Amino acid sequence: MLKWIAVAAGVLLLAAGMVPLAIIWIESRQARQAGGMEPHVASAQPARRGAVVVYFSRSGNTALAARHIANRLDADLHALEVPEYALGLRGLAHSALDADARRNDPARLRGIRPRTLDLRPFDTVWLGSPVWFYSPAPPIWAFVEHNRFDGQRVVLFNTYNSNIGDDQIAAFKARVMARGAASFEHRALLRGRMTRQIGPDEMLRRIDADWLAGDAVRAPLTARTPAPAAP
Ligand SMILES: Cc1cc2nc3c(=O)[nH]c(=O)nc-3n(C[C@H](O)[C@H](O)[C@H](O)COP(=O)(O)O)c2cc1C
Repeated sequence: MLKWIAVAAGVLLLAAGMVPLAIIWIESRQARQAGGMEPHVASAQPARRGAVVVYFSRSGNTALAARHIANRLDADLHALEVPEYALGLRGLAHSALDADARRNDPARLRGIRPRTLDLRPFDTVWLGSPVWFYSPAPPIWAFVEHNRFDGQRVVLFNTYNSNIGDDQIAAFKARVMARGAASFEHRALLRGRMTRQIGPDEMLRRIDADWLAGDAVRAPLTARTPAPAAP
């Protein structure tokens, strides 16, 4: 009997150990797939600076959404980098440990790069992030703490698998408004649980239909110069 309990415990432990490995494998595959799609194309008219898109993304899905929005709105685009949250087991552990602890304590948010941006030329600031433990991920909270949005329209956009906390979005809105914003909107893209998620093409179709319907969307990306590769 003891032998079978030990075998069952061993099987359970093995299965538990496989979960993070499976997540890493899926995340890496998604990052490769989304990363190869739709590069950001810089505006041919730099004077037209109505919108800027600032985002954090770990496994590439929010990044793809951000590039698509920037291309459709002819907007500037900035990625927030946080090396501690890079793809892989260590980054996944940091993400999971930080997700809950840090958002309520700005002093404990990890460093983001860039920390500040000159957002003054823009009417609208789009802020993108995955959802971690029901809340926008810590880097986008950190960006709000270090920047101001005086008189601007701020649009938070999230990609997520299954659940977002309304209380977290309300708290995020309160921080954005406290940093000077004139208005706040929220867009969210439900991708579905890990084993049956929508693909990138469907993501982009839904963004066009559901997120950008009220904005002045630019024509398809022709005759524009590719942005220089990030350093
Ligand atoms: C640490 C961690 C926590 C997560 N928590 C949630 C969650 O609470 N609700 C949810 O729907 N998705 C959750 N997700 C899934 C991500 O929000 C989703 O896969 C997102 O689209 C990833 O965006 P990215 O590829 O831009 O990083 C979590 C992912 C990670 C890594």
